[in-house]
Amino acid sequence: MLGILACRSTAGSQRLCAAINIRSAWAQQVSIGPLRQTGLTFQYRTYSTEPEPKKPTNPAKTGFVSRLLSSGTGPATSVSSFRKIIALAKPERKPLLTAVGLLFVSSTVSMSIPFTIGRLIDFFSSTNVQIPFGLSTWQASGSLLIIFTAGALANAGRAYLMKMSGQRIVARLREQTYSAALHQEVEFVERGEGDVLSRLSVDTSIVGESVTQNLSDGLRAVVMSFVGLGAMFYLSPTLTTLMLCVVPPISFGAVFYGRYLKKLSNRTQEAMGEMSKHATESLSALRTVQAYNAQPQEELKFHERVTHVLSLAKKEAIASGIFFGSTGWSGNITILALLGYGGSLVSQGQITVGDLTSLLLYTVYVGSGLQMLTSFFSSIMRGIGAGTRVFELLGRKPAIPADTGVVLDANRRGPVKFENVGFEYPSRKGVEILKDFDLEIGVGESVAIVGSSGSGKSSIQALLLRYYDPIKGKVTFDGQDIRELKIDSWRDAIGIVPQDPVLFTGTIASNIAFGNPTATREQIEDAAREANCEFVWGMPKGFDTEIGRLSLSGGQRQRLAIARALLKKPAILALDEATSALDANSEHRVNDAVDKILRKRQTTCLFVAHRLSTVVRAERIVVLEGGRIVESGTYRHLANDPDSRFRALMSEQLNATNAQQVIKPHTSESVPEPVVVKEKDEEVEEKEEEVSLPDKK
Ligand SMILES: Nc1ncnc2c1ncn2[C@@H]1O[C@H](COP(=O)(O)OP(=O)(O)OP(=O)(O)O)[C@@H](O)[C@H]1O
Repeated sequence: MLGILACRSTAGSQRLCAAINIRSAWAQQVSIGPLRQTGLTFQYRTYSTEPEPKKPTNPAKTGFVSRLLSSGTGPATSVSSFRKIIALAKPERKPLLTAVGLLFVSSTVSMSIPFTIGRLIDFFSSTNVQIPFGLSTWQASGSLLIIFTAGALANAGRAYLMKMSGQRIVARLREQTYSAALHQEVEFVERGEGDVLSRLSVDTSIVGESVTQNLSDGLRAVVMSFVGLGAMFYLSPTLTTLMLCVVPPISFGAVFYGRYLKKLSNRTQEAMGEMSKHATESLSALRTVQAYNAQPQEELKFHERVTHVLSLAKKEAIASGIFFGSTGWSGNITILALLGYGGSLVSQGQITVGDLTSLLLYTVYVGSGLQMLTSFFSSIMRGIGAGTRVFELLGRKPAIPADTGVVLDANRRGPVKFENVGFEYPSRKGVEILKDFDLEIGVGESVAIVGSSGSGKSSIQALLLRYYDPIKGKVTFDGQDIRELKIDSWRDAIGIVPQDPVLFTGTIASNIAFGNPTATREQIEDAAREANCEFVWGMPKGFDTEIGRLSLSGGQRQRLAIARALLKKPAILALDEATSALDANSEHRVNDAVDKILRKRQTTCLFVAHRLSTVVRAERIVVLEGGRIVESGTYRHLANDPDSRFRALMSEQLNATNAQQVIKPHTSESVPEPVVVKEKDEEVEEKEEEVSLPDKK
């Protein structure tokens, strides 16, 4: 038995109107394994089916919408999320309303198809039936062609407007989410608490789809179900009542069983994800696997995961078999029952063959409409689940607020002071990294912090940059608590050279000008010259060389990072030295760049130092142990004290990096002089000549 089924693929993009076997029509009413069908195999998370913790609520006080929404997330969040999703559509009011108008036109045309087919069958099978309005056959055919073309055009317009509105909403939402993520405190993003990337890509798409595509499908489903039912009652109330007793229960049964199948399919997908994760991990570490002859072990682990996938797939196969068998069977039986009873009504002359055909077609429309309605609600729930996550990020107040505080004057200079600072990482509450930490660094002074790995050196810099705030005490600049300063103006005052400088996609020039988009080429070159980046001039494309094609050494990366920091003309330079050793030449070039900074500028320098050659350059050295300063003094002072912790620490490090080089007590002649702040002097110019850095034009 042939019927026309209006069904929608789970990809949510295509409407298929096809003459298909009624048995498969029943089977198609539920979507099976939609993740696989849509190609979204990476998206394992489900939204509506896994309720998030619910907030206690008084059910008596919540309305229908709240109760409906509360099945997925906490009612209050869901309702506000629902409102926000609707609010998102406001700027798209015009195209969306036009699309809804077009939807009614196209739905009216498609809902008239079963009726038209019935009339056509009656017209061709009987001589008594007249064409309405006294039209000739050609005129009627022409009118139908015009009506169907208008319906198709309306449908095309609706699809375009809905799609574009959805995409514009997603684009706006993505930009807002990205901006919100960039302004969060680093902990939130870096530790993956925010799961920012999935909110940015997947969740925003789901939200956009739920305001446009789902809304359109929901409206179409309402039209299909109600208009279909109305038409059926008009054609034959008795047959429609019989149909209503049979079709909706079977339809809903099929939908719910389909959901069970979908869950099974999701579990299979998850297991497959685990399997691929394992394979990716061991294949990407193939050298280690082979070095330890761990292939049999890895094969066994992979076998366990494959077996798990197989057992789930078997369950899914059995469930699918039952599903297709039973839906096909019940569909055929229902059609048979309707045909049997309908046939008897035809033979009694109560309805025509055309009416019966129209009725059967409307039955399929109504069944399909009901299925679309149930999936409409679950899509809305999915949209709300995703929306809650997106709006949570959009509405999240960063722990370090971006828009409060006084703007720091770019020319202000003053000492940096850590006063009785206590600090622990938010993710490791109770573990104090810094305890009663006191340190003052004068204007233009250079201080090197040394200490064993994990003693808290980098944490001091993290506090200086306000990636975190201390839990006790304060950090001040020129006597003012840095928490009172507007964060961007404070960070503008600091040039940071991290342990492992990050270079972004783009040219060398754009990397030096990172955060300084208005810097001129001359300023960029000056900064590079000052940071001893002579290697840039040696490249065929110079500052326009794309970073992606380069393989830069650690020293070169550090010098580029120094240039980037210098371009800001910072009041404070915070340099976190790489722990890994640089070759002698690179080390010399980095240190020479540092020397130039120390000599030329009134820049306060805070080094996290690992290399002796850097340590000696600082005017003062502080030794950190267990989050406290245990020693402080000049290099000469500390190195000459045979019992100093500094000596022990440096000996350990030297022994580790160079077994030959053992630190000896220095005589006053052999200790290198720390670099003290001077006015611009000749020595620097000499050095610049030595390395033949390109002259400033
Ligand atoms: N983001 C973080 N969250 C939680 N703990 C952290 C974080 N960063 C560092 N820690 C911990 O804080 C302690 C101090 O780390 P920090 O990086 O400041 O030490 P460090 O002296 O700079 O070490 P290294 O010389 O190895 O770079 C360590 O125990 C480290 O594991």
